[in-house]
Amino acid sequence: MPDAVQLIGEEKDFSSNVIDYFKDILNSKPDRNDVDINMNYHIVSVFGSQSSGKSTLLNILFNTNFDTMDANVKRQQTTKGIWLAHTNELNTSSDSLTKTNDIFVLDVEGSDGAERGEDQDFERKAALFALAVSEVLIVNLWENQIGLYQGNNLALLKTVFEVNLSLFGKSFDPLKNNKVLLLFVIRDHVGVTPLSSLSESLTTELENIWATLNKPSNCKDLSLYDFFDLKYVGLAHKILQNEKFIDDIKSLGDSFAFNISNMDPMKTRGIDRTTDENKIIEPIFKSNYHRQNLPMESWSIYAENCWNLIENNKDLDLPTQQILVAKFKTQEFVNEALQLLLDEFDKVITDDILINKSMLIEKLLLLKNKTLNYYIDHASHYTNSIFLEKKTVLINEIDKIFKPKIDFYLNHLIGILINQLKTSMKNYNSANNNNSPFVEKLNANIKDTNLAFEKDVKEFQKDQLIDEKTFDELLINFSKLIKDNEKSLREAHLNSIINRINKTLSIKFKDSSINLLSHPEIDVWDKVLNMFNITLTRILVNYKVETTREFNEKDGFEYNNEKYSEAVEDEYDFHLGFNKEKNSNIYKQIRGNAWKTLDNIIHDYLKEDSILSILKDKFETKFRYDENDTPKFWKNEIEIDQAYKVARDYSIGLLDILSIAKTKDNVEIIPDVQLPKDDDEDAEDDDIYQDEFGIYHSQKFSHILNELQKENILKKFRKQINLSVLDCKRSTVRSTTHVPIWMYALLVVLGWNEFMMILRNPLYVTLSLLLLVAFYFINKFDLWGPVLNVSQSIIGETRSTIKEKLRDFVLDDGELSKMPSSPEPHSNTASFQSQQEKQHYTSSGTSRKASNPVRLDSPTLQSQASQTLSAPTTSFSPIQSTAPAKEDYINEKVEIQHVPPYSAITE
Ligand SMILES: Nc1nc2c(ncn2[C@@H]2O[C@H](COP(=O)(O)OP(=O)(O)OP(=O)(O)O)[C@@H](O)[C@H]2O)c(=O)[nH]1
Repeated sequence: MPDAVQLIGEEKDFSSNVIDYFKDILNSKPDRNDVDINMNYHIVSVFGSQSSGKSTLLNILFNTNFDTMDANVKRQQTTKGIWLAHTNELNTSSDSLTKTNDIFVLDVEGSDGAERGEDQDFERKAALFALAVSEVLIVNLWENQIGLYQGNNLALLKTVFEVNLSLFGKSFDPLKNNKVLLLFVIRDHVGVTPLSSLSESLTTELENIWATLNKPSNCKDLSLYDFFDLKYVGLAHKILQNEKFIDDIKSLGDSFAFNISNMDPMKTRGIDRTTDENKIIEPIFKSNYHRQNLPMESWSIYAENCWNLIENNKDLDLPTQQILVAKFKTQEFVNEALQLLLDEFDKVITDDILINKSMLIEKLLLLKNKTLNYYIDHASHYTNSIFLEKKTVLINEIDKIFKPKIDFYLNHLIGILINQLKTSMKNYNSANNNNSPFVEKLNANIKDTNLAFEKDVKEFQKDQLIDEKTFDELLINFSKLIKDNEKSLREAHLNSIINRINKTLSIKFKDSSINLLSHPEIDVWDKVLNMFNITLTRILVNYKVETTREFNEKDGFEYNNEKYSEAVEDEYDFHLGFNKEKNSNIYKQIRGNAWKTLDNIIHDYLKEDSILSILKDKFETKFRYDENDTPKFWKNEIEIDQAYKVARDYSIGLLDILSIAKTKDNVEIIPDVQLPKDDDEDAEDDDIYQDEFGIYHSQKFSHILNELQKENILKKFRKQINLSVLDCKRSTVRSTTHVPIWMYALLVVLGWNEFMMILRNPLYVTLSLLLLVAFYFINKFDLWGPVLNVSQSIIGETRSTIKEKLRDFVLDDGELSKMPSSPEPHSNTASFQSQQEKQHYTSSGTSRKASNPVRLDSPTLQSQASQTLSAPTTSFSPIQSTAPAKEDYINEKVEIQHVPPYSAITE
């Protein structure tokens, strides 16, 4: 039997213990979340005079544990404020306590307690509170008070009626028909006056009271029975008829238990209540008494809110209060459900499933359903609109938690799809697939990409992991992203087209224009211009739009005095899905690039040096060759001078042609589109600029050379052609200078004997013939080079061998001279000869005779020899040519060939 708890304290404060009291009750139930248990509870309040046996009745009837007064000790008030006790056992006619749904009983402080005196405030507030929360109001009366119109009974009932009207009168809805049962329990009913008589008296009293009430206008015509059901029960005297007293309470218990207990108490006792006339049981609890649609767990919050409003004399609007409680509790369940989700989320949604769509959807769905189910289980008992409202809040919160993970997957998917799109279009570029235009291929790929994305996102949306709005937003954003990529893919393809065209143009322009400019003629620039237009047209032929335009006088244009129906500017389509204007701009860009390329090629090629070399080349050709490209043969200097003048004037004329690009009609060539600026060029740059040599140039296309440059070239050119002419004249002089004939005659006369001697000697003849034949073949096959090489290497080899031998000899001999004197006779001889040599060298100086044999072991000679050896090979030395071998010196048989000095030879 649980103890009662004070709900409203003596000081009219709501007790904080109530929440815990309810928690304990709920926790004691294993199936606390069961809807039947949580919602099917009843509230019963009891009113009556002080010490009228209220607590005694409640304790017996509901098996509760309210404090009761011990009359043997002192007659005083025991219940102060409002107490609450819970029960799910009733004392019925059954042999044992009958289990019922949960019943909460409110024992209200006695209405006429001496302690509060004339203070009616609490009584009124307590009545208001009891009406706000209870289904049944037990009014405890002594039998002897009925019909006496005394005590606080009438006042109490009047108060009850008044507060009832203030609570439910304004918003009375007959369809809802919510009522309160006023259960009058007549105590100490000894039976002298029958209960029916007492009931009538009381009913009359109540109706009279109702009639005297000040009712709101909308309740004027309403009767007491629109708000209340009345029931009267008599209980025997507790002291005098205790057994009957208990039986009467048990009978009352039957009424309470009926309809709400699991068993029909009548049947339990084997009594068929329909056949037992004396025991017709009227059920106490009816569905239309149930006022609040709140689960048991939130009743304490509701009761507290109501009491606070009552206590502060504020309007008590019960539906609003119930909605407030519903809002509070449902939010609490939303939070609990979300916490439950967060606790599991990271464990279930692991990184490895983030890129696995089906797994991700499955796990997210699992978590979502679990979270929602938790909420539904707990919050569905509250006001439906609030329940649904908070359910939406919960779903939004779940979506927020899921969003980063879904976004991760979708970003991953977007990355893959964009890459696929790019790769596919890259392959188009590399495959150079001209069968379907780029734009068609791009559009088809974009359509596929959009569909693939939509398909995946739809799977999330289908399972309500993404709402409709997000679904639409995702598709719109993806479409924007694709548009950006489409733009960049088009730009990239356009750039590749432009680059390809530029490259081709550059190669073709380079070959053609250098070829033309290196052989300049009077119409060279017309040819360059023509080459430019033809090359560009050919390269762009695939992009040209075939258009037939009607000729009219206005649009037609004239060329070579003929009218053409074609428009001046061709129309191009670069197959990128661009409009006419954009295509035209691209064409202009390409044309500008082409002009720029041509401009660069021309200006790079036509530098001072290259122009000088062109002029020189042209001069040489004109000067040295005739019209048939045959070399000219000069007879005299006058011819040379004439040819020189012609060639020079011709070449100088070419300089004028090359220095400015203009047609033969003397019209300067100006690009028909704006030339793109180089990166390092300032957009504001003037056309005139100064180079590192301080020379001013014009950036205009046609301006190749300025006057200063031309002057420089001319100066150098003249210098070079003068040299060329001088060479020519010299060669003429050489070819004309020949040996006089008399010299040949003299040669025959003087050399007659020698010729004869050779002719007469067969050896000389054979030798001469051999030499002649050798000379013939060497000359015929031009073998002078190899012959010269062979001769040189032979001489070189011989020379180095001799040098080496001589060095070895000198060194060995030097060492010998350091040795002590030998007793052998030739050493004395050597010493003597050395002396002689010395004298001889000293006396003879440079005019030595070859007949005097000498040794080279003297220090002087050695030093001379070594000096000679170390001297450069080109220097003249008497020893060098006749250097004897080492052995010859040792055997003293070597003779030095004394060569006379150079002066002597020349003499
Ligand atoms: N004569 C008579 N006495 C009763 C009856 N019921 C209870 N009593 C006695 O009346 C006295 C007061 O009983 P309580 O149950 O404490 O009365 P109460 O109305 O709860 O008192 P308060 O809570 O102080 O207002 C006790 O001594 C009871 O034994 C009854 O039916 N008849």
